[in-house]
Amino acid sequence: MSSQKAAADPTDDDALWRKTTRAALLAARAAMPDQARAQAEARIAAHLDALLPALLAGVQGRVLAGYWPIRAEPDLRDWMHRAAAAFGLELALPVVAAPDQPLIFRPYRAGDPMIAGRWNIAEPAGEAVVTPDIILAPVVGFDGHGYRMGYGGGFYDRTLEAMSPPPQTIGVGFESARLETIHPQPHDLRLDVIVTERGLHHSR
Ligand SMILES: Nc1nc2c(c(=O)[nH]1)N(C=O)[C@@H](CNc1ccc(C(=O)N[C@@H](CCC(=O)O)C(=O)O)cc1)CN2
Ligand SMILES: Nc1ncnc2c1ncn2[C@@H]1O[C@H](COP(=O)(O)OP(=O)(O)OP(=O)(O)O)[C@@H](O)[C@H]1O
Repeated sequence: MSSQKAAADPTDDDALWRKTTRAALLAARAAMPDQARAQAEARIAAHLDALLPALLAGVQGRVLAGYWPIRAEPDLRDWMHRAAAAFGLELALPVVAAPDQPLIFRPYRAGDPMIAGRWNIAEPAGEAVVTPDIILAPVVGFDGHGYRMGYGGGFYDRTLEAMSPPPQTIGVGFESARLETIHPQPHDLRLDVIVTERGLHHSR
């Protein structure tokens, strides 16, 4: 039977586990009540404010890549603009240039004209490209070792692998995204720190 064969193959097992786990995490996140969400977002923003000064001391430039939230990701857009003003940062947003390729990042300021990109994610309409010094990566799932699970496109892994010097990486998510392990694959990279409403989780 093909189902027995699949169960005996650890690669298929892992892929199935990722698929079902991802779906469960996304459903839990979408079901989060508005008030709990708003409170958690405010806490995440406060933790990021506390984290940024130390991070900025360790990077050359001042470009922070955020993200335009989709599928009930924490909405940190207001925080991004406040942080840009407070810390003198340039903002950027990720853009899927092509499938199976690294993300590119476009400069972004409040009020910039946006267009709908791949998967209908809003992205800056301009053509300019920047290299971020710090990248906020939204997580679908994460574990205590700093591994991130995303939507399954492998975009952030591919992007980080291609960047030299490596940027500082901050995973962002709700505590409900925490897993014992994401069962990392060989290409999975660890983020420097993951921030949830409960605080900072440094990779170890
Ligand atoms: N807010 C936000 N923006 C982001 C990301 C992100 O995680 N969050 N990305 C981080 O990478 C990139 C977009 N990555 C994405 C990757 C897959 C899907 C997606 O919907 N995939 C389909 C399956 C597609 C397939 O298998 O070919 C799906 O899940 O139904 C969406 C976004 C760039 N922008
Ligand atoms: N650095 C890489 N080089 C080549 N392929 C990669 C790389 N990183 C990931 N991939 C491929 O991308 C696919 C999805 O990877 P994975 O499930 O880890 O995505 P993800 O981190 O959840 O997604 P995303 O970062 O887009 O949110 C895998 O099939 C993997 O082989």
